[in-house]
Amino acid sequence: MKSPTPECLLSVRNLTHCFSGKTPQVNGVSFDINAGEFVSIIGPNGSGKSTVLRLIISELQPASGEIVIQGKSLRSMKPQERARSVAFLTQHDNADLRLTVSEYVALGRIPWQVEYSRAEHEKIITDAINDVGIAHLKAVSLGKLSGGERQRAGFARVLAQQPALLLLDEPTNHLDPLARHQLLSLIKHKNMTTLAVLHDLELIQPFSDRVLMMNQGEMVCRGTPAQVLDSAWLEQVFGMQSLHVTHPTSGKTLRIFEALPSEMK
Ligand SMILES: Nc1ncnc2c1ncn2[C@@H]1O[C@H](COP(=O)(O)OP(=O)(O)OP(=O)(O)O)[C@@H](O)[C@H]1O
Repeated sequence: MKSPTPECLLSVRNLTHCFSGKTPQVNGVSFDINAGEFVSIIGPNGSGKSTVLRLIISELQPASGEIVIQGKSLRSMKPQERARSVAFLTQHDNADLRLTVSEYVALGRIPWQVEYSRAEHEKIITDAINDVGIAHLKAVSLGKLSGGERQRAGFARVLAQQPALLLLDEPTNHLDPLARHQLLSLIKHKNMTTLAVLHDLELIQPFSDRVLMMNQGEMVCRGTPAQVLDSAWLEQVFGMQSLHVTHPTSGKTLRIFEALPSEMK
C-alpha cells in the first residue's frame, strides 16, 4: 500500500529581508516543513536564523517571498488566526515580571478564548505547567524565577497555546543539561511541528528529523542530521569537525564536535 503523502504545514519560498544596506540578511531562503516534523536551523552568529523566525511570526515584513501555513498565506491571516497557527518561544518576550507563572502561561490561551470553557482552559494550563516540571512554582511571579525556571515557563506557555507550528529560538539557553533533553523530548513526543534554532550541535542528532544550515543569510545545506553534520559545510561554515565514536553499550554512532586546529590559532 502506498504511504500517504506527508502534509506540508509550512512552506517558505524565496524569502528575502534587508535591515539596512544592500546586502540582505536573509537571502532567497526556501524550505518546507511537514506536519509532525522537528526541523532545526543551525548557523553561526549573525547568519540570519532568528530573522527567518521573526519573518514567520510577522514581526518583520519580508522584502520579497511567500510564507504559507496550512495552505494559507501568512499575509492574509488575521492576528488571531496567526496566533492559533504559530507559537514563538524566544529569550526576549518582554513579559511583565509581576505575572505569576499561571498567569503567564494563560497568555498562551488568548487565541482560543471563546472556544473553550474556563475549566478546559485551566486544565490545559495546569497540564502544561506540570509537563515542564514547575508545578511548585505556579503561584510565583516571573521576576522571582531563575533563568532556567523562566525558560520552562516559556515552554509551558507555548505548549498551552496548542499551535499548528512551534518556533523555538535557542530554547535551551539557561537550561541544565538534563532539562535540555527533557524539554526537547517533551516537544518531540507531543509530535508538535517544530522549527528550532539550536546552537548546541550535540542536540541536533537526537531531536531533529531534518536540519537546515544557514550562512550569511543563505540556506547552504539541508538534509538529515547525518547528512548535514557530516558534510563539508560543517568545517566551512562553523570551523568545526564532527568525529564519530561508538557508544560502548548501545553500539550507536555518536558525534562529537571539535574546533578545527586552524581556527584555534
Ligand atoms: N534590528 C536589526 N537592525 C539591523 N540589523 C539587524 C537587526 N537584527 C538583526 N540584524 C542583523 O541581521 C543579521 C542576522 O541576524 P540574526 O539575529 O537573524 O542572526 P542569527 O543567525 O540568529 O544570530 P545569533 O546566532 O547570533 O543569534 C546580523 O548581521 C544582525 O546584525
